[in-house]
Amino acid sequence: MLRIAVPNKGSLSEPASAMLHEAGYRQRKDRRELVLADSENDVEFFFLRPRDIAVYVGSGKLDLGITGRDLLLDSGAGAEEIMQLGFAGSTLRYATRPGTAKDVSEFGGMTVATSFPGLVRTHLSDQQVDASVVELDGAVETAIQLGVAEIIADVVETGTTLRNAGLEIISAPVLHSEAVVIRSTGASAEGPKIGQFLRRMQGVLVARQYVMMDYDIRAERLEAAVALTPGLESPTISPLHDKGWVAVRSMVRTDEAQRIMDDLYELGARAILTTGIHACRL
Ligand SMILES: Nc1ncnc2c1ncn2[C@@H]1O[C@H](COP(=O)(O)OP(=O)(O)OP(=O)(O)O)[C@@H](O)[C@H]1O
Ligand SMILES: O=P(O)(O)OC[C@H]1O[C@H](OP(=O)(O)OP(=O)(O)O)[C@H](O)[C@@H]1O
Ligand SMILES: [Mg+2]
Repeated sequence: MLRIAVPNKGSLSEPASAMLHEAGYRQRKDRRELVLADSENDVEFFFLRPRDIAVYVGSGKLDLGITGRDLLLDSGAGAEEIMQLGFAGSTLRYATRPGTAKDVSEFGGMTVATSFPGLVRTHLSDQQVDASVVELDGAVETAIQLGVAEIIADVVETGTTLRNAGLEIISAPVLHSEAVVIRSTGASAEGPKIGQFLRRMQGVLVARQYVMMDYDIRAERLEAAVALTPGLESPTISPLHDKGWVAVRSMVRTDEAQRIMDDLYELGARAILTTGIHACRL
């Protein structure tokens, strides 16, 4: 049975479970459930603290885990990222009160508060900056107001929390993070069960990112139309009863669908339809 760690709290928890559910796996209905067996799919889910997931997977006790890239790298555990999941996108950034420092190179002798001490220590030492690091569990922004640190390194998504705390971002991001699937670096070659799990998750990503597009086009305009909708491999072309026309079916990115429909219409395509994809295997 495949053993998979899933975040039990925080920003990663709900979207991770939603994605697993979309991929056809059972998910817990009660947040107090710690372990859930999905015998039909031969998988067992362990609901764990996001920060601990890399440790469990790195130790080889669990086959796979879903966590944040930042948590994985901060842990220093022997686990590696094998798939990006496209949610919980954020950056780890330094911030401070205006006037304190303009760049990491000016942090010498200062204290940096963060929930990611591993990543921040490595980053500061890579930049050859001699600053102290104080580890906090959360609400790191307040550390400056309370005088615990001059600088913070924290997760930034929209930047609202920093703005509300009167802090400004300095320097380039320490890291770009998102939710990822991880496995132990010491694990043996990927077995068929892991392969099947990853294909299911990939199927959800594709279903979220693409729609199916159908349209009719005059045969002489087909090549120009196909250039707009090349599909993932190659579009399906079907003859219509009217010999001058063909029907085209192709996958297009959801965020480009409206622009492509406009361009196809301009080209003379008609009966242009898009339909959602619920699941797929590429
Ligand atoms: N506002 C946010 N937007 C996007 N991703 C976020 C945000 N806050 C945290 N994350 C990501 O979520 C993961 C952290 O999960 P964790 O559950 O430890 O923190 P959290 O979501 O802040 O939860 P909490 O602070 O309530 O415990 C990291 O990968 C981090 O990059
Ligand atoms: O850039 P923003 O969109 O404002 O999001 C970033 C904030 O979200 C997270 O905080 P969370 O609410 O999880 O609280 P925490 O600091 O206690 O983790 C993170 O730690 C930042 O503070
Ligand atoms: Mg948080």
